Amino acid sequence: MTFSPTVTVTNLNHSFGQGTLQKPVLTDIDLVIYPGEIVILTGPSGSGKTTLLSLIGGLRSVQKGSLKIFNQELKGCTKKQLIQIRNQIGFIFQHHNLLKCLTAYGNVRMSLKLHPEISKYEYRQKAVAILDAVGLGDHVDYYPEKLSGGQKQRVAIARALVAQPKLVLADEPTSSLDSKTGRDVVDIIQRLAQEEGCSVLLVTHDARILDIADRIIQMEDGRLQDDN
Ligand SMILES: Nc1ncnc2c1ncn2[C@@H]1O[C@H](COP(=O)(O)OP(=O)(O)OP(=O)(O)O)[C@@H](O)[C@H]1O
Repeated sequence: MTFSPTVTVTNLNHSFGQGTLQKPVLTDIDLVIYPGEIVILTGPSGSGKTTLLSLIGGLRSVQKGSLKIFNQELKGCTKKQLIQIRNQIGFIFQHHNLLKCLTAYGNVRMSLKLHPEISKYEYRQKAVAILDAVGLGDHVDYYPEKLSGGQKQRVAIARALVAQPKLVLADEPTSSLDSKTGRDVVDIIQRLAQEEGCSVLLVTHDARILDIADRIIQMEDGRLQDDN
């Protein structure tokens, strides 16, 4: 059986700035990620990891090359198409970006509301199930100010995964956490990714979590190092 890739990047180039100030940030990137794969992207600060992640997430426009997510070409997409693609991706950032005025449940429900195919009558049951899976079953109705850093990051993971995305993009998800909490958080990402068969692309400097990867790729000066 063959699976079509979740992500196909071909000859992608990206630069910031204009004219003489133009600075290439990504050069000739080729990358394929298959369903169920956990890929860790690592490399020195400023090498272009976050830029690549944001392009794959449809958060920036593709300048040169090809980038396909779920078989859809992102280059030349309209804003509306990009939003539709973004809604199918689970994002986990270094800073959890929870809305303070909403409870853990309210934050997770925000993600479900982006999916018209999910009935509002299912919101509570789905949100509670995923909060339970990340160990927060007894904190469903807590506001973020009553949660620890690790608990907030787990709400962010629940929010990213509740709608069962086929792709999760995570940028330094453990960097603000102590090592035990960081470990718990990546274990949850790994377990849920395996259970849901989704692909994960995770940027990290954290050597302690490399073991969850099926593949580790290294970026240097805007290029992916070979043997990927
Ligand atoms: N919006 C922007 N405008 C101009 N230059 C940018 C912009 N965003 C990033 N850069 C530059 O692009 C290069 C790559 O940045 P990027 O954030 O992708 O690297 P990174 O590998 O994720 O770094 P870190 O590990 O520190 O997060 C850096 O030189 C950065 O200064």
